[in-house]
Amino acid sequence: MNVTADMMPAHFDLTITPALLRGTVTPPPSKSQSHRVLIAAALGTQVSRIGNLGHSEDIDATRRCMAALKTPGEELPELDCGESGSTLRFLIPVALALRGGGRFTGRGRLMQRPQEPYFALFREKGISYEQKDDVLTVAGTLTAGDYTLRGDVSSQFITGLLYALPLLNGDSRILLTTDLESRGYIDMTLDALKQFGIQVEYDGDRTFRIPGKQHYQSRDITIEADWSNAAFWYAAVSLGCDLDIQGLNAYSAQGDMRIVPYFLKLQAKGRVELDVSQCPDLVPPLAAMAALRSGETTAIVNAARLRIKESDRLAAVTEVLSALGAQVEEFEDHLVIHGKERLAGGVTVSGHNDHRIAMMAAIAAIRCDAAVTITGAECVKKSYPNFWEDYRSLGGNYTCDT
Ligand SMILES: O=C(O)C1=C[C@@H](OP(=O)(O)O)[C@@H](O)[C@H](O)C1
Ligand SMILES: C=C(OP(=O)(O)O)C(=O)O
Repeated sequence: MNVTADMMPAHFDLTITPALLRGTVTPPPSKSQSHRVLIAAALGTQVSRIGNLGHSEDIDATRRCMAALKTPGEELPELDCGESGSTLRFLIPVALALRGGGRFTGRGRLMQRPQEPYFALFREKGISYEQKDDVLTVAGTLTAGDYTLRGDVSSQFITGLLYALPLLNGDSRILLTTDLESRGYIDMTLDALKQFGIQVEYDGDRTFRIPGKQHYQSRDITIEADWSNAAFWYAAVSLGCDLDIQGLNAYSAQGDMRIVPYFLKLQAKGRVELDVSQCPDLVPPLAAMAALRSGETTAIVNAARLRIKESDRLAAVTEVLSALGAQVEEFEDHLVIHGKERLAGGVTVSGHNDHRIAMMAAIAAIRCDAAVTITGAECVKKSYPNFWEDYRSLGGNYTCDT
């Protein structure tokens, strides 16, 4: 059975018979850009038109939450964020600014992912918060002023504040107490805000100045193809597939464009060290490439934040690739991978309810000797609902069990 996005069963396992891929593929619309453009467009008072907006679960979550935030009501709005960390963290300050807070719900691992940088600010500013089971209730008044927080837990907290603070009555500052990680995502935020007429002054280091009383303007924007998901197809190319990856903007604000120089680095001989502090989502495809870099060692460093994504991604990458026969050493904040010519395969691995882990397993399976079963393969719909369709259209071979 081919798995198309519109008929994807709630749960299914896939068994891949290893084969090289060949053909033309266009990655889905950028998830990060879609969140940002949707929120900015919804905060405007006029109509914006958004072209090439995809239908991944995470984008649908942001869409649904913005609609709920804009529906007038006396009570705190109910905001179902699905499994999307971006939706939850971007919208907590936005909900405070627009509606005096909200009741946030989520699934999977979402409500266990850290919110402490916000909570520390809320304690300081007298905003109430309570998390019971999988419901987080936040209520209070977001006031203009200084917001001091760490820059190395998640850049998503900073993006959330950057969206909300321009709406307040006075000027604000965001002051980071550590260096900023995932910087590329903040550049994307500043880029999106600018396109919707919002001014922010960033010193490029630890200080943002945000004038208050600003208004989001309307814009017509087309969403670019997603570099983070394109990275899986780059990984397939490095494993010997003949792919033409189309639709990507070579001048994009997406930080995961870094896949191109990292791909080139991995083609060279010798030990390679890849710093992923600015591009954490590239780790699964980079790890698949590293596992099949025959006879060479790759260190993937500054990756501590991978432990607080949809899964503990350092553990999940290690578990899945090792099960396939790769040689991976896991450390607290880095991986060391000794590449092989081929992997054995012939096993069942879990997708860990993490889209990037399931896609990594599918790419690594290309160079396995025996079939690979991936359980819970539907999790790709978080960011790339057409992934299995694209995989098959490129000559990928699989059967599907529901
Ligand atoms: O702002 C964004 O769109 C994102 C930021 C990154 O998170 P962190 O800043 O938490 O690393 C990234 O992992 C996530 O997939 C998307
Ligand atoms: C971590 C991710 O997304 P989010 O934080 O938005 O859940 C991701 O897409 O890999």
